[in-house]
Amino acid sequence: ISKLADLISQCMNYDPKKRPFFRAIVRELDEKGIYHGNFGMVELCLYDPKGDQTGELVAVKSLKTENESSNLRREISTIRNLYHENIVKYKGICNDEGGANIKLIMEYLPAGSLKEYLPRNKSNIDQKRLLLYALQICQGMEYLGSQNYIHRDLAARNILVENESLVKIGDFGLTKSIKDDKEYYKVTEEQDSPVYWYAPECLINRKFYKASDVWSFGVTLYEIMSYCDRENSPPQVFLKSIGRSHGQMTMTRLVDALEKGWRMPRPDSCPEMVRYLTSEKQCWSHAPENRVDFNSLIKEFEFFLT
Ligand SMILES: C=Cc1cc(F)c(CN2CC[C@](CC#N)(n3cc(C(N)=O)c(NC(=O)OC)n3)[C@H](F)C2)cc1O
Repeated sequence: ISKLADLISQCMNYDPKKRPFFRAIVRELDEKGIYHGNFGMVELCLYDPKGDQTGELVAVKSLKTENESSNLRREISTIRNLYHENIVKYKGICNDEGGANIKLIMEYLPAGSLKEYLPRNKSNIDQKRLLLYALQICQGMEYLGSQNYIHRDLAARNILVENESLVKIGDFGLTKSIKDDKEYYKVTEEQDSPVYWYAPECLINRKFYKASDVWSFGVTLYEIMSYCDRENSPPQVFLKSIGRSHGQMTMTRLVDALEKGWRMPRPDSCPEMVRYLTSEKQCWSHAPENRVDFNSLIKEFEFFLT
């Protein structure tokens, strides 16, 4: 009630001449920035330049600390040049008076990410629909790769739902450009990395290839086929299968398991085609050069869906 009262009083005292961009923080959208070191946030805001409440709701990414502004500026320069049906739309930037603390404004998709949407709507989403989402993610990723970007954080939590027939890649917080004909990105910053979605070369050599995104897509496909069941999330499945750490670093144990050929067990109801795609022969091949690419994955899903 107090938040609503505050919001109403903000709206009543709002002067569009002074602040064309009205940040009525309806709520924070993020998972407390789990994978991005808690230095940033994504808020649901009202963009209302006329000041008559006819504005639109937008998602605004901002930083809590100044020293990460180069990451956000890189993300802005990436997303503003991406135009694809399966990639969240860039709407603009804004900043506080004085130009500090730049913010990224994106379209708002109220259905949220697959991580929230799938468990809530499991009863009316069949496997064919899940494979349509998988196809669309591959189409977005194939486009991203064609623009010489590596995503580095492909996971169900970063796939937004526009409607029951359309999903979009929604966040580019770790995306890096590999222009100048480089074939991989060398991880330098020590950020909280989503290790359970990382390929062996990322964990061992801190090298990220386009094929590393294919590995992460395999983990995302596993999440989708399990309807993002929290009890069987990649971290949970790993800890159940490999056991909780006895002092040894989780990452070391994960690498050892992957090197010995362990892969996440597919959900029981998983169709044979998905079982094959998420195998050592395809998305989860140990060697990046042996992995299937997004173009081939698109053809596989299109064939299955016709
Ligand atoms: C600055 C660092 C940083 C901070 C963060 F919180 C995150 C994590 N964040 C990513 C954006 C997010 C998930 C996605 N994709 N999302 C976008 C929308 C939208 N455009 O509508 C939306 N909608 C929604 O939840 O509707 C109910 N969620 C969700 F906020 C998590 C990543 C970061 O790099």
